[in-house]
Amino acid sequence: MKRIEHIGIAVKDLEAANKTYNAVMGAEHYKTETVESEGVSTSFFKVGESKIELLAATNPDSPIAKFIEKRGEGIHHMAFYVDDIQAEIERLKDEGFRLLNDQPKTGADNKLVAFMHPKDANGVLIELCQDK
Ligand SMILES: CC[C@H](C(=O)O)C(=O)SCCNC(=O)CCNC(=O)[C@H](O)C(C)(C)COP(=O)(O)OP(=O)(O)OC[C@H]1O[C@@H](n2cnc3c(N)ncnc32)[C@H](O)[C@@H]1OP(=O)(O)O
Ligand SMILES: [Co+2]
Repeated sequence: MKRIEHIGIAVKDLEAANKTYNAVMGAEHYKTETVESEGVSTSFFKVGESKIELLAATNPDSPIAKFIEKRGEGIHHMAFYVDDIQAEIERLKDEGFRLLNDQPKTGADNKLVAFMHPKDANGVLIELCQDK
């Protein structure tokens, strides 16, 4: 794991949360992007070499909708930048962790992503990210 790529925050209303985080960060988000395959609309704020990723559900079956229904708004995942996502997937599987996808899939912000089950990491959903 090279660095924290982003912290994902689940929100009910992306526009309202953008206003909140514009004020919190003292800077505007630099992009919004919908990733329909993940059922999310996202917006990104730069903070040093990392980012804040706000995520809202685009449909009731979205993982974000389920998360908010069960746990309310809040920190949803920690994303780490890796140089070789496939090698990291294999390394983590060899360590006995459950990967939620065996191959990288398309993420936001021009990334390939993969996720590890939160129950295997003390209740934290871990995301791996690599530039496309
Ligand atoms: C566009 C990509 C973007 C990017 O950065 O590029 C993203 O970050 S997309 C983010 C949204 N996509 C995902 O989260 C994909 C991976 N997530 C999943 O596959 C599911 O959400 C999963 C498996 C984590 C949970 O799904 P499940 O259907 O099992 O839901 P449950 O509510 O039954 O959860 C089981 C168990 O896990 C706890 N849980 C669920 N989500 C989280 C979480 N984010 N952090 C910590 N814990 C989580 C949930 O509370 C249940 O535990 P329990 O003790 O039974 O309550
Ligand atoms: Co993410």
